Amino acid sequence: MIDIEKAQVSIVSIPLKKPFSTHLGVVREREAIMIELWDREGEVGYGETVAFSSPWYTEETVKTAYHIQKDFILPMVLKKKFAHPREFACEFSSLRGNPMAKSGVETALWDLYAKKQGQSLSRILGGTRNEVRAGAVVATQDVTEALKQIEQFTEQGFERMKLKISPANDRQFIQAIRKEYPKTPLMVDANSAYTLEDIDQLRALDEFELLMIEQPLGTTDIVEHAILQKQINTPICLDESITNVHDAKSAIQLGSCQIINIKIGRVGGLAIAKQIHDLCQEHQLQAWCGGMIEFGISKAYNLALASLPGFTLPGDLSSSTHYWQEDIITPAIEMEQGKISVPTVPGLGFSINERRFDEVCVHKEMIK
Ligand SMILES: O=C(O)CCC(=O)C1=CC=C[C@@H](O)[C@@H]1C(=O)O
Ligand SMILES: [Mg+2]
Repeated sequence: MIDIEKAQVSIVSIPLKKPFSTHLGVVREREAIMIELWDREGEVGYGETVAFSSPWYTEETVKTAYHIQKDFILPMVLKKKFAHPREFACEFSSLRGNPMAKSGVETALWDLYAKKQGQSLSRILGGTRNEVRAGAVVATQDVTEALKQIEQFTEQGFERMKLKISPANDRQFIQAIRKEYPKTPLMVDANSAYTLEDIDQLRALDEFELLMIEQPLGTTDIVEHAILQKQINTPICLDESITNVHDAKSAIQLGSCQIINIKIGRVGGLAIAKQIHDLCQEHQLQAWCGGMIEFGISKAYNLALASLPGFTLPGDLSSSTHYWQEDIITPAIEMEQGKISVPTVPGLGFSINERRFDEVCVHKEMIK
């Protein structure tokens, strides 16, 4: 039984080594909320809340998530005993939305549960891989900078490159990359930059035989993506549109996509992420684990999730130093020729590096 005695909510902030640019804006500094849950035996579970500082990706922010966690989720978690972390989702079904706020706390319960079971999180989830394949994100619209990054990522062994596109920067940009890297597996992420009026422009990208086009249309859309998928050959991958199991079922039912980018924070936690993985397997969709420009605790959950058999494509997985001079976890996550080992020790397999945490923590509060 998991019986939480106290919780700490902290905000950490670290500058990126390089700006992360999409048509939606540029991320230069990453803030995130860390969750630490202690049970009555003094065991700790770690969670990371991946909402950004402003609502550019989804409607959640660090501030909204902090409020929901402090004022609603954690007071309830401190009162309830959990036989299994899977109970969290139904316990909080009446708390509408706020998937990232929920996920930051729910994942910490999974770490705690796995530690108490003496099993790795990957094993508890049913993981079958002891290493996962990493894909890099080329987060710039500048061709020269993009080619520089792809050269570096290729040397590091990343298995696929994800380009950020928009109607103002797509065909010529991809052509320039394809010219220098004719064989490298490429995918593109549009972050909802297009509309159905752009069908011809999107169909023109079929020539590049991309692995997929991620989220070309509206952030909440399922129906128009189904219309688009019937008119282009490039497989559509949904990201922002899939915020829960119902969205995934609707997208599968309508044929809105062939691939789903599963992000634990975006869908409301590890239990729901696993359910969406199972749905993809059942209906022969491909799945991969998306990233959130996150710190090591969230990256560690991505490793456990990506070890499941239905994750058939390289995820936005990378080492601890991919975005940061120094991460906040120990040990650091390392990548070897595009592969990352999945921890086999009990729990998440990583802890907070207290020295580094104190350097980058801008606010913390104990909740009892
Ligand atoms: O974490 C990574 O390595 C990549 C993250 C990434 O590509 C994204 C994170 C958040 C919003 C977007 O810009 C983009 C995505 O849509 O997948
Ligand atoms: Mg995306």
